[in-house]
Amino acid sequence: MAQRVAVSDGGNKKTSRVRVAVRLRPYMSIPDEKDEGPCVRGLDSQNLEIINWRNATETVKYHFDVFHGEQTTQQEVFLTSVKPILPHILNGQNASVFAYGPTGAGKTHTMLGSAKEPGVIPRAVREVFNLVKAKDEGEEWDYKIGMSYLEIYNEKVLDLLSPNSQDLPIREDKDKNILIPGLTHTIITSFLDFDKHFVPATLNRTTASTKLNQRSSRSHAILLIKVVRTRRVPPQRQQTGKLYLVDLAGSEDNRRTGNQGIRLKESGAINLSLFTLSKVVDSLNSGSAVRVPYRDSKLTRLLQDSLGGSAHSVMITNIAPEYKYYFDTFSALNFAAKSKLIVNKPFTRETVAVPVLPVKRAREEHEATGSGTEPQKKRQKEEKKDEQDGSSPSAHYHSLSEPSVMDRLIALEKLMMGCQDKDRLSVLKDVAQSRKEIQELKEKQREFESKAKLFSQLAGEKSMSKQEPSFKNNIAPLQRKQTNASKPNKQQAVVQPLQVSRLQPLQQPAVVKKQSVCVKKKEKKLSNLVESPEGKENMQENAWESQLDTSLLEQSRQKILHILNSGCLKELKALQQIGDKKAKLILGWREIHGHFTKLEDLIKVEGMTEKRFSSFMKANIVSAMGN
Ligand SMILES: Nc1ncnc2c1ncn2[C@@H]1O[C@H](COP(=O)(O)OP(=O)(O)OP(=O)(O)O)[C@@H](O)[C@H]1O
Repeated sequence: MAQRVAVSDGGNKKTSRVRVAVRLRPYMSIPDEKDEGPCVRGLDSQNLEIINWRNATETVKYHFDVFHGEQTTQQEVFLTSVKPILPHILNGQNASVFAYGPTGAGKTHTMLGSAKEPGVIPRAVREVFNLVKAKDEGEEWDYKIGMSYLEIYNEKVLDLLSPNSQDLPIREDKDKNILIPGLTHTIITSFLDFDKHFVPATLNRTTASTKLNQRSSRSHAILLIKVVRTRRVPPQRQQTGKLYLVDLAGSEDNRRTGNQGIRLKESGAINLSLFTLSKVVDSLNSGSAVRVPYRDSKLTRLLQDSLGGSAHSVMITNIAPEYKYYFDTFSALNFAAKSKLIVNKPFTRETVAVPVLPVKRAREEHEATGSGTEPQKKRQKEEKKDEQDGSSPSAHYHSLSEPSVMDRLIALEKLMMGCQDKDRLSVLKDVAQSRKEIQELKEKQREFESKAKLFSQLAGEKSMSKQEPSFKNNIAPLQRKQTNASKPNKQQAVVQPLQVSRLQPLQQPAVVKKQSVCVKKKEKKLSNLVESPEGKENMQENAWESQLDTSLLEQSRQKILHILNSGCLKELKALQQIGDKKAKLILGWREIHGHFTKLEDLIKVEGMTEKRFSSFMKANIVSAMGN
């Protein structure tokens, strides 16, 4: 029904870039925490700098469309970053404002604000009413304003205007308009009318306390304001403009939030959708030939019109100045810097004469009651229950020099190398290269050391009883053997790596050959069993693995784990059954969650089912043993 018309913007086919603003919230010192001062500060209305994690005497500088410093008022944010795009929605175009950033950095403050300091949402809605009012009567258009309000919680689309709603589907019509059948759409006639619906609906939003924010938004909230204008005289042309106001859930590092139980699950969903958002940004930046993965998360599917689509978009990246947010701030700034490159192509949506706009749409068809439905009350109940086994109260603090943080920064830096910002690229290239080399040397050293351990374990085992039971998990044999080889004198520790590196090529092929036969013999049985229910599958996997030499198996597992944790894209792709896409997903997972602590963590990577994991393990263990 709706058609794109290229002419209704006065023939203006100009593209519109996503404007990126960064807002720094005021420093908040917490009584029991070390007060180290800010790690980031503004330079002027467009530039800011953050301490360089590689060298604390240096800073890294960023340039954005707008920088809002700590003293910036809610009104200034609105006037500079939001107000200019609002007139477009009266002309049948889309506009969107979304707040992005780490948890606790001020997204909700920016979007919602408080009664004393109202944020973008109340100000924008008021302005839309003002704009409609100010329109010339003689213009012969009638305007109607409507609202919908939803949240994406754990990848479910829930109607905040109808709190008992269930997961709603997202559809796209033939003209690529995103639709949510069943979502409440309410006509509003004034700002007061809006407030009447909006305030109670906001209380339906899922929030909870985390270590970083007393009242943390656990969902992405999207307010849609729709302006439909209809020509009074026939033919009754109708144009629809949509304004999306989005308060994203915070990007989180669970090592700092202390999330567990349901908080951790929520966090997984939040990080997944934000990760997809960053993939969408990457794809848009890399050119039109690439498939933009909008469909990989509900958030990006809904924001399809707002990013690289037809909207005038503003992204307000909220950041916090405290040191404990350093990694999140650094990530958020890099994400924002990438988003700056996106170019939207605004167009007007126009339909032919639909005289009556329904006040409230019909609820979703009955068949949509399928999997994953979850009414609000049940959700809250579930939350309460899980919160009981939730987070410990102690505050986590990670210094910048801590290895895990360093590893993640290095990983992030590597990812940044893939983005198209040439300035950053050239600055980082040399540093990244030398860091990579050092890292590789360290890894090699670690590899030698673990080989040495294994060798001494092997030697120790020969003298042990053959009655030793086969191991039950990948940690057990090492622990067991560690006690055996736990008191080598220092001389041995130095000599062993050399011995292992010489002896292995001679020993391994013979053992591997024997084991390949074992694997082959078992293969048919195994492939049947991979299909079997979970428990059985695990049992059978152990059965398969227990046919192999435990130390060699462990060695192979460590090798694979090592590649998963420190392999570059090429090295990951060299693994069996890992293609380009999966390798990138693994890199992405590492960037968000840090290291894989065990191989089984691989199942948490998008698209890696237990079955795939099992077959991945078989292929790679056999391959690693053959090397
Ligand atoms: N510009 C600001 N001025 C004053 N206080 C602020 C500002 N920005 C944020 N705050 C305060 O900081 C705290 C955290 O902010 P807020 O809840 O908006 O963070 P958030 O990014 O939405 O977090 P989450 O993702 O966890 O929901 C709140 O108490 C808020 O009032």
